[in-house]
Amino acid sequence: MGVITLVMLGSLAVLAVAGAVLWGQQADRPDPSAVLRGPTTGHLLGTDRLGRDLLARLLSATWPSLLPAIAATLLGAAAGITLGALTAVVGGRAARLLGALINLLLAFPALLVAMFLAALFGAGAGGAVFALAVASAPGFARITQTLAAQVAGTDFMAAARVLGLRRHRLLLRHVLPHIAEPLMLNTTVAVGSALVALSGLSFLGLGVQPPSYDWGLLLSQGLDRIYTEPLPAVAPGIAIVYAAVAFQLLGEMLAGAAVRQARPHPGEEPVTHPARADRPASVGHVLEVEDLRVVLPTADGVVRPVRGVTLTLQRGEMVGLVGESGSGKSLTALAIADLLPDDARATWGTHRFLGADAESLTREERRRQLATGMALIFQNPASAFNPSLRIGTQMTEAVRTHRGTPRAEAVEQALARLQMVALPAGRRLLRSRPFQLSGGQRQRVAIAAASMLRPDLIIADEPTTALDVTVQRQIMDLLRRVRHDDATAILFISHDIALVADACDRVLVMYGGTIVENLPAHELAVGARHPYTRMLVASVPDLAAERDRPLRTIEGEPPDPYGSAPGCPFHDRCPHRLDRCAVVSPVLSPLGPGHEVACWQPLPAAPSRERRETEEAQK
Ligand SMILES: Nc1ncnc2c1ncn2[C@@H]1O[C@H](COP(=O)(O)OP(=O)(O)OP(=O)(O)O)[C@@H](O)[C@H]1O
Repeated sequence: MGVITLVMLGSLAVLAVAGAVLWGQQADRPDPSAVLRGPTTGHLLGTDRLGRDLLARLLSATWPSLLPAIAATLLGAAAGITLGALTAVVGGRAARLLGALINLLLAFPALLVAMFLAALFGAGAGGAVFALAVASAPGFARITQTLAAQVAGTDFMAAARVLGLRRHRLLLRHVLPHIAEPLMLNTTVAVGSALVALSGLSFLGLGVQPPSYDWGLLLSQGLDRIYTEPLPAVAPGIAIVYAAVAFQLLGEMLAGAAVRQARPHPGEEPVTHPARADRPASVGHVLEVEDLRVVLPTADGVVRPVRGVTLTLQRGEMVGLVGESGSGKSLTALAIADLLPDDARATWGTHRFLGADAESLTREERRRQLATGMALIFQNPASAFNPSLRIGTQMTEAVRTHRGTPRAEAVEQALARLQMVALPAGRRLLRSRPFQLSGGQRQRVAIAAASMLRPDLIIADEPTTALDVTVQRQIMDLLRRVRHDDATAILFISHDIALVADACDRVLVMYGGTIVENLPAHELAVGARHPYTRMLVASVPDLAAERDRPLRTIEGEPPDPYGSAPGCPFHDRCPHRLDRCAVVSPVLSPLGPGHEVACWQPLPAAPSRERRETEEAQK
């Protein structure tokens, strides 16, 4: 498609530049001896009523046909985009007025408005261009308004407003760059439509006036004798369609290029796993993941944020997933829930959910399995709810869709679940919308909603991070309760090591896209054997820490997710590294009951506090 588009646009550009130079004189030369001729070898498209060669006129009319179309589109786009984008940066009442103005202008068909204005401005090329620009501006304004509305409510716009940025800076720096791509595509496609509209105006006698001419006027003149000589009318028609299609294809090509830019390069595909799917499913396991890898293409290269994660979750088990920011926790969770960004690619050695190999299921089976068997709770419950729907509708939607539960019964179930998460004023709450609740209430509703289908697995991605400690405790109690009542497995992602150690059965420690340690939660404080886990635990401050001492940190930087250095991902920060740590990556290997570590030289178990205290007392 790219080649065809470039050939079409290239031919138009050559004709636009060279057409008038090469054929202009011939096009304007009258020949009284050859008036209204049909196609002959000397005049391939025939002649007009002054004996001028129609092919020469058609070719030299390329520039006068394309230039006004491009000018009208750019003028209309500039006016419309400015009008639409302003709605995102002006105050509430002004934005409503602008919105109403756009709606009002849109109520009239663009072509009718263009005809009316062209008549008003006076027939001629200039009048037609302005008429079309004004008529097309509301369309651009509407698209821009819709796109800008998505940006207007974002946190970065709120932050920019708080910084006191002036409106034109908000518009130029924050709104327009964000929506530029779809607007550019839309403008490109609009050139084709403008060409057709301008040709229509010329055809109706409202556009270009003789002795000037464009394709629309040639079409109009050819139409007088279409029944005797079709070619003089058909040829300008074909030229108009050809140019309109070329611009349409250019728009499609740009859109395609934007999507392709985000795809991984062929040589960067993740590894395949030959031995996959042959292992039998383990009894009692809700989730089995082996060697999960995720790659994400970006403009700067391919990111490998998840590099071989292996984990299992048993029924009713609560497993914590901890690690520094950027270690790949969220992307692991999103891959498990089939929610990775479109351009991301995940490969699995084993991927079993509820005993079924994910690859063996059809898309519909997998969708159903995830919808009924898995639920997610996010850090920001505000973004997990649709702000325009009532809480009741959102809580009952899944059971009504997947279990066919009648509405009244679904409402009763929702009330019971709200009761369970300590929100007793249920009926009133079901009628409210998400923005009417506090953050803590929303998160409790999110847990109630997640547990409505009694899922087998809940993935909770930092569900307590945005909440104060009292609400945190309530949320943790609720998760424990859901897990206990419904035997739901919970993958609990958090930065709060103390909370994870307290609430979970097991902890998975993630570093540089891999699990480096898997240990019972009660061993986290003193039984961790991987140097990274040990340093992570040591960096957690507690009330007993001496306040005049600096807090412990882990020196160095996490590994570059773009890089592909061999060896253990932690080796360059590890105080206990060996030579081979920089060369060969250790795999997760059993160390004791329920304890695995990926380290060539695991640290000896640290003495427990009681033992330390006894030893110190003995000394
Ligand atoms: N859409 C994306 N495009 C490119 N890189 C991404 C994208 N999403 C995440 N990453 C990168 O992947 C890595 C892992 O991200 P992820 O969100 O999984 O980390 P995390 O451990 O959950 O961090 P945090 O604790 O801060 O939420 C990071 O280096 C991040 O920059």
